[in-house]
Amino acid sequence: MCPLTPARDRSRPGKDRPLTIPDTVEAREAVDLLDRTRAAVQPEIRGACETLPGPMRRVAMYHFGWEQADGSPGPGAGAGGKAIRPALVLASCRALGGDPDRAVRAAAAVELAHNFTLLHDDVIDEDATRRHRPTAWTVFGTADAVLAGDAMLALALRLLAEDPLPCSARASARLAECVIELCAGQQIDCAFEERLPEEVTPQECMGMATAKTGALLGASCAIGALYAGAGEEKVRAMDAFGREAGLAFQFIDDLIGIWGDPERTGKPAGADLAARKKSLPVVAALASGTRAGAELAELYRGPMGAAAVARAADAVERAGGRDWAQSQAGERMSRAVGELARAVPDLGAAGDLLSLAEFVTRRNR
Ligand SMILES: CC(C)=CCC/C(C)=C/CC/C(C)=C/COP(=O)(O)OP(=O)(O)O
Repeated sequence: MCPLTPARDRSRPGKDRPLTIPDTVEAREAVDLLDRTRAAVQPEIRGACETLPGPMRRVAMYHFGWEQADGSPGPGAGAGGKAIRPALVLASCRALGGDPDRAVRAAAAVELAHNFTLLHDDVIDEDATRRHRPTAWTVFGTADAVLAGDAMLALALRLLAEDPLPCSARASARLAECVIELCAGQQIDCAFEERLPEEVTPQECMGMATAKTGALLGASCAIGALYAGAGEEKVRAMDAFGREAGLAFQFIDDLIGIWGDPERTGKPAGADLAARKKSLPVVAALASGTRAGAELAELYRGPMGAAAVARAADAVERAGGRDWAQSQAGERMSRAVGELARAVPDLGAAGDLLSLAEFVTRRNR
């Protein structure tokens, strides 16, 4: 079945419906689309991971939720992430008149590349929890987690290299360029750590987020367009759509990093503040010139226990960081839709992409 064929029974709850369902028709449709995307790409991803030797295979199988640390069965499909990037590949392909079934391998490659970044990011940030479970590096050690991440990137490129479709070579080059850009974005993020919180400007932070997060969402859409046989102009417009949507995604991610419900996010409450992250709402609050912004700067200089985290969240809100991030997410998504209209003038053909855009701005995990 085409991975983007709508499910017949949209109301049925159950274990194959692991994402929170937001309260708009578009966002509900996106949840269905993400469920179907996971069903389509996971066999490719799992098959690729199972070819890895020894410890790298164990890390990959654990990270995607198919196994526990001891090799026994893991929590399963829903524990492997939302699958937003492969859904963008397939939906972009379809919006531009292509057959999404032919892009499943490319969609799996993009998701493998995304998970390479997550494995490494958790090591760099020393994060202990991801997707409701202990991070791979805390279970298997940093060396095995980093090496499994490296291998995942190689699996992504191998999947594309093995794809007989002529567009796969351009898709592979596009993915490789994107990985270089997101590594550069990550490097800028790491360099922010060495600076005083109030020295980082919202503009710099948005540039970093565009590279770190927007690049891969842009590449996902561009690769979907390549698999539809689109010309360069449309591929570029789809890339721009994904980048703007990616920045909106990061704004929401940063809001969730402060105010997200741990039950839904799978991470501790206020995790980003406890780690003194210079996220978008925080940087905006610090740059606000308000008294609350100054309070936040002071809090960030001291120990961040639970009470300090709660006060910091309150200070970000009073300084306007929360409202700013929320309105920027909306603004970026409007720009994204403008770019989409350049590639797909009849937006009626881009329903899945619009549903995903709606999901991204309304998600709570
Ligand atoms: C090279 C390197 C280490 C780069 C780091 C890049 C990086 C991790 C950027 C953050 C992107 C992000 C918001 C991920 C969560 O995605 P998601 O919410 O879609 O995750 P899911 O797959 O769990 O749903």
